[in-house]
Amino acid sequence: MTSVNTEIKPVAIGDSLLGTGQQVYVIGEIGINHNGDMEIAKQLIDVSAEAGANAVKFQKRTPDISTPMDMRDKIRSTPWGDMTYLDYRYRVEFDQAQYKELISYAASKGLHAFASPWDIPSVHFMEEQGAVTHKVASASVTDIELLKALAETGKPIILSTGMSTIEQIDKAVETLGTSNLVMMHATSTYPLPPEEANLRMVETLRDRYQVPVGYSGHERGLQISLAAVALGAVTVERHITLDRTMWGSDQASSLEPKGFASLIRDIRILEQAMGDGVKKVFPGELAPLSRLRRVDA
Ligand SMILES: C=C(OP(=O)(O)O)C(=O)O
Repeated sequence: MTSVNTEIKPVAIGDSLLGTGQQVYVIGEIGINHNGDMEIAKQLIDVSAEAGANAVKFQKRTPDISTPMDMRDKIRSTPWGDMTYLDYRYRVEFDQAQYKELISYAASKGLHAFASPWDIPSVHFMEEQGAVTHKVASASVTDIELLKALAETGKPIILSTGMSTIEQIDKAVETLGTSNLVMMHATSTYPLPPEEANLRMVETLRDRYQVPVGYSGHERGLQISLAAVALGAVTVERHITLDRTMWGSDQASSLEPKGFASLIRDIRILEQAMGDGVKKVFPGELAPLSRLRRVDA
């Protein structure tokens, strides 16, 4: 018999609890869709607040460390002219003062703001910002030194699991521990075709690691994220953009403001619809019951 899993301890992120029966913690993944522009970043925070999200997220890198060697000198055409991939990575980073401004702007709108630090200095950078949590990007699952630095912060950690084998995930979880861990099922194909979504992994991860599990989506549209919530995802993260045709690698598989607002509207309905899995006769059924049932037991 299946029933709602209430044994798994919820994880607190700031003033939010992530767990079964709690509000789904919706994260607007700004990532690098701001293209290094503070005004765009603030507009994406506005979009998230207006849509009813719980948090916005950025990606924080020290490009000299986190950019793969064979990518650094490749020339890339950008809105700011042709430049090396490494220079481009620097062009889309914000500094401490800018993060401070963005995090307090998000807080003024009732949103948490945090990042996936892609290297150890970025962990310290986000710690100096007082981030409520840190996320492990799928690409970093096997970076055990980074995971150790994240565990040492004592903050709740959100571990994404795209492009990873179950053995790699086991090792990451061993390093992070399970006491303050939220995991996210993800498949890192951009955009994600439905046949690669493998949504039953939400249950698999929850059963295997006994921690709250969410979903980080890269699909087009809303259905797959909504189905993840129906399967018990306690958090949903989606890339957001002002306009899918903007320049940047993640823009095309992001949700625009209207789509993100629709997603959250539907998630809030699903939260109510999920119930507790305990059979009961609802007040609304009483009139149909007396009208339609012929034999009383
Ligand atoms: C790439 C990221 O997320 P995910 O692996 O969940 O797609 C990230 O958070 O930086």
